[in-house]
Amino acid sequence: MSSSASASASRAPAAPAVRVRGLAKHYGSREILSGIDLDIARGETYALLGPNGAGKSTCIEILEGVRRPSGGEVRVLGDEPLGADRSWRARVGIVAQSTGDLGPFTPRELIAHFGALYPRPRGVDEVLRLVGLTEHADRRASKLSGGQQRRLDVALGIVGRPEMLFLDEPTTGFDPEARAQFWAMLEGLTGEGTAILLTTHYLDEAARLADRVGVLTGGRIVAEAPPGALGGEEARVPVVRWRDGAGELREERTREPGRLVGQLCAAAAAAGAPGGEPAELEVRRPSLEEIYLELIGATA
Ligand SMILES: Nc1ncnc2c1ncn2[C@@H]1O[C@H](COP(=O)(O)OP(=O)(O)OP(=O)(O)O)[C@@H](O)[C@H]1O
Repeated sequence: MSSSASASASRAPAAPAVRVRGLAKHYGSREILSGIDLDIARGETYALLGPNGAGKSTCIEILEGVRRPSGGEVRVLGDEPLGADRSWRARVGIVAQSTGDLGPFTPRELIAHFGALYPRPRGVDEVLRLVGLTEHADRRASKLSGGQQRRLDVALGIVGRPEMLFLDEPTTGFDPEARAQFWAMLEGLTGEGTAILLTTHYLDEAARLADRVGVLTGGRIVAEAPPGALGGEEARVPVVRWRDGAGELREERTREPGRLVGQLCAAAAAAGAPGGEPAELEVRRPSLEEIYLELIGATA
């Protein structure tokens, strides 16, 4: 066995999809990424969240090998992306934030053309079906709606059966039905072992798709956890809200909302409140969006 063959054989089973240590990036004197660590396992879906301009696309582009880091160590599928060879590129799928003009070609032609660049492409009809473009397969790409063009971008990202798929704001412009179809399609891909790194501003999308989410702000990943655990236990303490007898809106965070509601109802009943409960009574757990906004706000 040649030394390079033995290196790739020893690397193949063990290499995680992504391993990043101390990733830094500055544009001129502006530091965008200040030393990021990131691990994504095979078959895992990781959603990178963060406000506009936080550096999510910069980070993804470095992992795709199309942008040079200023410092740190980056490995994707065991290799350094910058300058990686063709065989590495064939294992990676990219759906960038914006795609150029796809010219006068149809989705069917484009999927067939791009598929031919890969050793094990999916069938054209399968890809059209997966992204919901079967009905529009033979229309010029330039005549498709914005959401349909985005589906075509996704089609070109998955046609090569990537082991690692990068999706930069993939569902921008999708209608709700298309988003639901897209989510189901991605769940199918992860079932096949594809690792996915996705950026999104839709918190419901992150909650639905991601095994873990990371919040990038101020050049760092300030929180990282499964969507249901982001921000830690403290962030999920329920809030009880009600209007008191004097008409004032009150709220209290408590780990025992049932007990507080019981006390409030007993007091309201004793005071003769209609229905025996305080007006506008509600118990809520903070949503992922609220927790995210709190994390962003705290960092800012
Ligand atoms: N080629 C470049 N040269 C200089 N500055 C850049 C370049 N590309 C991006 N930036 C700046 O780096 C910062 C991070 O940009 P980036 O696109 O990575 O953010 P983002 O988190 O993906 O934002 P969004 O959510 O708006 O897509 C921004 O302030 C942006 O203006």
